[in-house]
Amino acid sequence: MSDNSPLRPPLRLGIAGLGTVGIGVIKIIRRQAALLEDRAGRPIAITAVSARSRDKDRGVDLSDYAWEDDPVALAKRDDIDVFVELMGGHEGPAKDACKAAISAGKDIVTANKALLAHHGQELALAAEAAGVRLRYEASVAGGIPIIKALTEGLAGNEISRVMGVMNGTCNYILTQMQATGRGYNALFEECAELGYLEADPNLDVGGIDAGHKLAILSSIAFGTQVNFDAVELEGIQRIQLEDIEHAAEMGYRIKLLGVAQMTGRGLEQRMTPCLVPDSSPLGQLEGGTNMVVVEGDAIEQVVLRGPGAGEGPTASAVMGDVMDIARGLRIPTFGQPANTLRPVTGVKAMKPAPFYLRMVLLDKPGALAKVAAVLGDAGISIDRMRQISHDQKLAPVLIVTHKCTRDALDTALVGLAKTNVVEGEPVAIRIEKV
Ligand SMILES: NC(=O)C1=CN([C@@H]2O[C@H](COP(=O)(O)OP(=O)(O)OC[C@H]3O[C@@H](n4cnc5c(N)ncnc54)[C@H](OP(=O)(O)O)[C@@H]3O)[C@@H](O)[C@H]2O)C=CC1
Ligand SMILES: N[C@@H](CCO)C(=O)O
Repeated sequence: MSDNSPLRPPLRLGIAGLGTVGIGVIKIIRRQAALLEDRAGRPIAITAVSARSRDKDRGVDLSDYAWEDDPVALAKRDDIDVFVELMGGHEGPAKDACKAAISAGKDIVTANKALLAHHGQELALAAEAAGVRLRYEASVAGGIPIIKALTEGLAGNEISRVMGVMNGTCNYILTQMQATGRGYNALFEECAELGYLEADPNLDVGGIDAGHKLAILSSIAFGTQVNFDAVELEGIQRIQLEDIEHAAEMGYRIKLLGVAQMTGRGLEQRMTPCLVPDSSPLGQLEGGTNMVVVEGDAIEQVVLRGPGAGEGPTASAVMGDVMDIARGLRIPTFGQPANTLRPVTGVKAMKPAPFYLRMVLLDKPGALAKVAAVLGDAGISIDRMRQISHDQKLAPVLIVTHKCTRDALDTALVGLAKTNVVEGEPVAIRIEKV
């Protein structure tokens, strides 16, 4: 026990959600009790916990903590100071319990990016009006302290761009497909074992989880209200091993890449698969690792890299917030008072880029010419084109375009669908200069 423990009362936590992250937090608080107390100047204590099933064996002894079946009741308990929300979901218990915690004057720590992306503005306004803190470091990029970096260390910068790889599941699947040649389903199972997956894994592979994270970062970076609906989203479900191999042959890796930047037209936010040079720092990211790049007028560029998901890294981020509250740190939820955040219009990315296209053509005279004509009509010039050798009546074709806008590409894709020579929907991936 540290010398200064009698000086300040313990910070008492109520933890709702005893899954991957919740149990990770409990393990840190137990394993590092003395260190946490020394650093915070007061003990960190768990008073009560909640989950759906009281009987589940969670591998840790919970008998010292009071149990609540209802997370809302937990949030309102007189014997907690901080409500730690680790259940997930943007409606229902997570939202109800956070609102109850705010009404009861409790600070909140959450890892719930879906909640923040959908209700961040409403919750921040309510928390700030009630004088309580709403902290969410673990919600973006797992163990990387990106919220702290943006709200504190980089607070003196006008931010021009935030970009990065922010979903461990997608990066794990994409890099392991390339490294091992294994299929999507087996890798998906591994992500579950590693504790990376959301309760609804479509949020991961559909790009939605990473889109939530990008929307949160945009709010802090640009002083705007979280606008998740304006994020241009595309998941990794249509990417095949052959795309990864073709990209590698051309010197690229495929990443689910997020980019947010303020333009004269409004806020551009996109979370889509992109080809990035394999030698670039983003191209080199392996497994569940995340990377966030922030560009500002004074700092120029900062790159943060680290584990983006899983028990230890996520619990580490939750504890960072708990420690700040224990020390008395008070910062507006999104880095400036919520009532000063501007509503923002979302705009589509207009900056031209080259695109990788893979499509399957009916192998008949004139098929390639029709494709070239459709692209030409949309104002798209072809940089490279290759037909893969094939046995049957279908010919896989790869095209790399010169720079064009996404709008022009979308026009071309509509045109290709009408040619009667393209089988199925082409895969189109932006080639990003990073
Ligand atoms: N796993 C990760 O790597 C990361 C997760 N996050 C976020 O952290 C949060 C938790 O994720 P994770 O730990 O992986 O999720 P899990 O699915 O592992 O755990 C969720 C926990 O919440 C409990 N729970 C769910 N619904 C209710 C309810 N209605 N009432 C009471 N308890 C409930 C579950 O209870 P029971 O066990 O009884 O079913 C379980 O203990 C999510 O918001 C997620 O997005 C953020 C960053 C990384
Ligand atoms: N499901 C998320 C967890 C971390 O937010 C991921 O794979 O990145």
